[in-house]
Amino acid sequence: MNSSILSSFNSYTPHNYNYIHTKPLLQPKHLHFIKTPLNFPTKTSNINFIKIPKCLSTSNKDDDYISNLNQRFDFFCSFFSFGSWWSLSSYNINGSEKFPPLAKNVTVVEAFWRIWGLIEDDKWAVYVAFAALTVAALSEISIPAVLTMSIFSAQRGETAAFYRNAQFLAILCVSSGICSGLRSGCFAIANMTLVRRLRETLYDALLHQDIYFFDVEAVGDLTSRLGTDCQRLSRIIGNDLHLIIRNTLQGTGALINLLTLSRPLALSTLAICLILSTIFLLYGRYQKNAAKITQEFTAMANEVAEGTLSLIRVVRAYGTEQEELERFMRWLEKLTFVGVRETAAYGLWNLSFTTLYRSTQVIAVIFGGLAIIAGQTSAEQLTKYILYCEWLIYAAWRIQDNMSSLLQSTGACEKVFQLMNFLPSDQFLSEGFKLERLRGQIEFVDVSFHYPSRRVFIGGQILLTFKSGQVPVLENVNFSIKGGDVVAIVGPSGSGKSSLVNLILRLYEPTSGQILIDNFPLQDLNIRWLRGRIGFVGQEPHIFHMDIKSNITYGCYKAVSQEDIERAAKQAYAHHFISSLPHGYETLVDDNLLSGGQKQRIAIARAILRDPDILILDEATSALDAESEHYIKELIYSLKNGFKMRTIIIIAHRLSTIEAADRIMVTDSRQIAEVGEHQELLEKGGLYARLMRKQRDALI
Ligand SMILES: Nc1ncnc2c1ncn2[C@@H]1O[C@H](COP(=O)(O)OP(=O)(O)OP(=O)(O)O)[C@@H](O)[C@H]1O
Repeated sequence: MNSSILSSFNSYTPHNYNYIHTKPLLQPKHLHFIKTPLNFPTKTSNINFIKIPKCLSTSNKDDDYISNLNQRFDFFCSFFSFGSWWSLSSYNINGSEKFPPLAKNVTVVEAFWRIWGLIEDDKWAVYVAFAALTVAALSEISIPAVLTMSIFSAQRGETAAFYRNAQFLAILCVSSGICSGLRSGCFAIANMTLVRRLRETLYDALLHQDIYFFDVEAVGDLTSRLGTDCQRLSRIIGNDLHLIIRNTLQGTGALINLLTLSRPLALSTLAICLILSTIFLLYGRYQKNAAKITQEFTAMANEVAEGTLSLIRVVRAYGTEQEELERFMRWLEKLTFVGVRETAAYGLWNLSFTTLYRSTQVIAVIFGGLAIIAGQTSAEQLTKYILYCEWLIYAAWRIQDNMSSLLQSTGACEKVFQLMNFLPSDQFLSEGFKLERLRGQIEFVDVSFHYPSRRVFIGGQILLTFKSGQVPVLENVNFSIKGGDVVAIVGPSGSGKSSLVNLILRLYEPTSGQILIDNFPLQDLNIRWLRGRIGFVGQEPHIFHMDIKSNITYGCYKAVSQEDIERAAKQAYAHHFISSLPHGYETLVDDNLLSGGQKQRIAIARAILRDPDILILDEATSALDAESEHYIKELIYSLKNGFKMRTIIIIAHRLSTIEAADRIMVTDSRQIAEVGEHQELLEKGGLYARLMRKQRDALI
């Protein structure tokens, strides 16, 4: 690009002179990507910030110098005229990185009532705290007057008045001390209760969301809401509101005292307070916005860190530490972008406060001093005036400060409330009925399905929709499984085998069609009851961070003895390795401390222990060695022939596991392509026969 073209651009960036903003003159192919200062990819409504390709940059030094000056001037104007430098709206990301929408605005009053409802039985603590607060505030605001009276009565030699004032001063000090302690204690109790209830309510709401909610919401984001956001939210009553009330009482007391001392001086101080309040109001709004964005960025940074740390082995194996650090740094840069502006705004606020506050003292000393010289007032009154002046200004500042903190806390609560407002999944809302006995008959009637994992945003609210326009996973699937059958599902990877099982477990709902269990629609059955009768071992069995025994008994609601647990472990071929661990069944384990095969065996033991009517094994033996797999296969088929009638669904690739099944269903292209027995399907010479042939060839 030559200098004449370049000069048609309006230079902008204060930090990085490689970036300029422009009306869209360049073709997209000429642009690298969109960026703002601090490496912050963005696009505003009418201005595009673009990075000029280095090869196209001018080499003319004069142009550089002029451009440099222009940039400095623009930055100066933008900063001091509250222009675009202050804009936080440029946090919107115009790139591949996902950014959640900001939640709907919640007013302080709405937040207060919501929180008030959560305090429930512990409201007494708040009432006591407010009563103590009132007494403490009134005692404290009386202290300057009594203090001055004591000193000046001593100076005048009025002994009796001095003792009286000194006693009164002591009483005020004691009462304000006791009440302050009571106030802090009671608010701390209310705070603790509130944090607990908030976390409990939010966690409850999260746990009862549909599974597709977790397909789109990041775990790091949710844990951040449960942790820091709930903590922040609890400050609304326990910190912000109580300090606002306390300072309002003290400020009002100070103002009344000032008005009785000198009306003109009191009004001048009041005017300064109003100016301060206005400045603070603007600052508070800015701060609230910044807090909300900071919250989002922190959650996203947490999400990146959590994802990376949980996959640290992959990161290490691929040597992508630097890339991961940079990915995390990008969010930190965005946090800095907001933080720098927030700090600058705080600096400006501090500057205005100190200047205006000092000016009240200067005004008081000049006019009060002149009034003393003219004999219109006394030194005692001027001293009281200056003390109350200080109280008033500080009360005004603290009210604003607490207001800003209150706004920040309300900002933090918006996403928390939004999540709390999500209704539980329909599965938990409808009771459904329980059958006397589950025979394990499963029927799919014209079932179609696609994953509803796309998000739709309306009015800042996340709405999840079934009409996601995604590629269908299953289309008009029809089949039935008799109670007590062993059915194997095979098919190419991605052909929908696990999705079939997900639908039986009702982790997702079919888009159309119906699933019947023992001839009853699945959605009419009590889902907890049904799940209590299904044993499921998933493709990648994860285990909980607890001891092996608890992992095996997890979700088993009947009483089980140590022998039962060991029997299940023996059947799952897990007893041997468990016994070799330092604390046997009491050994604390987690996902990283066991091999894939060991985790699968624990998951199989867990499924067996609950003695299910329907047993679903989704690639449950894929990580086992040949010998273990052989035993587990024996077990599966022996479970079928036991006392109890049990339907077993096995998803497996290995021929040895599936050939003995009563029926084999072959999935392909969103359909059940073939159904039959092993020999029958081989003779048919279709997809199953091809899959088996390939597997045999691979083994040779
Ligand atoms: N939670 C999900 N959200 C969106 N799409 C999904 C989800 N889970 C699976 N899919 C998609 O659904 C399709 C079917 O996946 P499914 O896991 O059912 O196949 P599969 O036959 O079990 O594969 P494999 O043998 O590899 O386990 C795939 O295209 C997959 O990408």
